[in-house]
Amino acid sequence: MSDIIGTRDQSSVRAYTQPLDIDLDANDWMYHHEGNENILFKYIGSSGGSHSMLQGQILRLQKHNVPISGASEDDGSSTSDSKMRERTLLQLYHDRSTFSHDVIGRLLGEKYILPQRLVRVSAYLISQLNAAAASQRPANRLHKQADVDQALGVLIPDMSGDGQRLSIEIKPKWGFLPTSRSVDPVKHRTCRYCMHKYLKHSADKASGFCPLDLYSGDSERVEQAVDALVANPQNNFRVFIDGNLVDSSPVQAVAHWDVFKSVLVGILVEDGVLPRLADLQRSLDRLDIEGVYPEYLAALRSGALSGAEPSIEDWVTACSTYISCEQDSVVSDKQAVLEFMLSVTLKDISMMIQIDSWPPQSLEDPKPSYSIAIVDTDAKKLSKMTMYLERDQAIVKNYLDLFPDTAQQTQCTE
Ligand SMILES: O=P(O)(O)O[C@@H]1[C@@H](OP(=O)(O)O)[C@H](OP(=O)(O)O)[C@H](O)[C@H](OP(=O)(O)O)[C@H]1OP(=O)(O)O
Ligand SMILES: Nc1ncnc2c1ncn2[C@@H]1O[C@H](COP(=O)(O)OP(=O)(O)OP(=O)(O)O)[C@@H](O)[C@H]1O
Repeated sequence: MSDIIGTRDQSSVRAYTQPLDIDLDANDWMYHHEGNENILFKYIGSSGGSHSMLQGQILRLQKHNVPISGASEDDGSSTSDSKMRERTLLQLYHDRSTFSHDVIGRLLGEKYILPQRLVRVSAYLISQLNAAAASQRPANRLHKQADVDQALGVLIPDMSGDGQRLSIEIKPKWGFLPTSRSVDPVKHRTCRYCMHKYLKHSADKASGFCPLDLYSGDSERVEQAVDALVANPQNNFRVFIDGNLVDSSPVQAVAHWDVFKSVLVGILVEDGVLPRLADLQRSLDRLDIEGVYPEYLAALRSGALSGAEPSIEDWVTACSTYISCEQDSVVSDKQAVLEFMLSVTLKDISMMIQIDSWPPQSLEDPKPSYSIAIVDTDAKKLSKMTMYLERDQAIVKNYLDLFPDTAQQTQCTE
């Protein structure tokens, strides 16, 4: 079905079985950022007893309790129980890493996936990190905090940069219009983001960003998308200078913004990751939630899906089957659902573009070297399928209520 096949790097996966066992000091970590599921701390090494291997690393901690299936409920006092808990946790993290590298990396290109390393974290460390971060966290995220019981955290390279580095984060969202004839016709005209923004925000706050401009490969449209992101970044656009999030307009904060913008547009047009992402999103989601939901129910009825979350073997098999099948070939209900779920992950990733040195030596011919990483490559929960259908219906209904006439609706173009 696709020629998008990355290479496998087993070394990063193997690293997962050997968690680092070093004394982490909360004073060495600074609150960096967070999403809905994870909170991240940046290594600053200010306690005096710094570890060189932690330089340039981010500690990613989960904000919700790690589900431990099969483990007995224990207070951690029994050695055999805590060993079992550790084994279960290691398996869970190993599966996550395998999903990032062997599924998402294989689809998108391994070079975009960051190496990950497990590290032991104590409840005391996490409670100290939670306390130190409290005053810096956004109000809308405070209902969750790092789970003190997780025992293991993940170290990933810090893509927000340091020194003269500049880093741009873009959450590009959905890069295609559905083609399936069985979906609501408005979806053929207006892209998911351009409808969803009216459900998330009032019309006056809705962003002018259309992801299809960003994915278009056309310099003018990509520049238009960057301008719209700068004007209304929401959670789709962030700039980090020297590793710190810029909270003012990048037009003022970034030296020679206009030159920088053309460099950024050049990278977005020339690097293959955006077209790859859009192709994958589209071909993994051929039926749309409207078409795949009945297949989900059929797979549950037939027992092909049990109602439990897919195993890592299910994901790896679904990915291999997708890669080996011809475009438009008929697949099983289970395969269709798993492909859809892979597209959900790919519709929610962020790209971090790190520019090695800015401003450049020559503004006339700026060609800074850069690297791109794709972050937030976790599997999404199959248990959210019904929510996805309901959200889709809510998005379309709200949009059609606001813009009932075709002439009023945004015409998005791929
Ligand atoms: O459905 P969407 O498009 O709103 O995506 C959700 C994101 O919303 P946004 O990008 O603001 O629209 C949402 O982002 P925010 O929390 O709003 O920053 C999450 O990324 C969510 O994923 P998860 O539940 O944390 O695994 C995302 O949910 P999934 O659809 O990826 O499960
Ligand atoms: N390797 C990295 N280097 C620097 N910053 C990062 C890195 N990975 C993530 N971040 C920052 O942390 C934020 C949250 O990270 P992440 O996307 O992993 O959280 P999440 O809770 O899984 O997100 P979501 O809400 O999409 O589920 C990102 O949007 C980005 O700003």
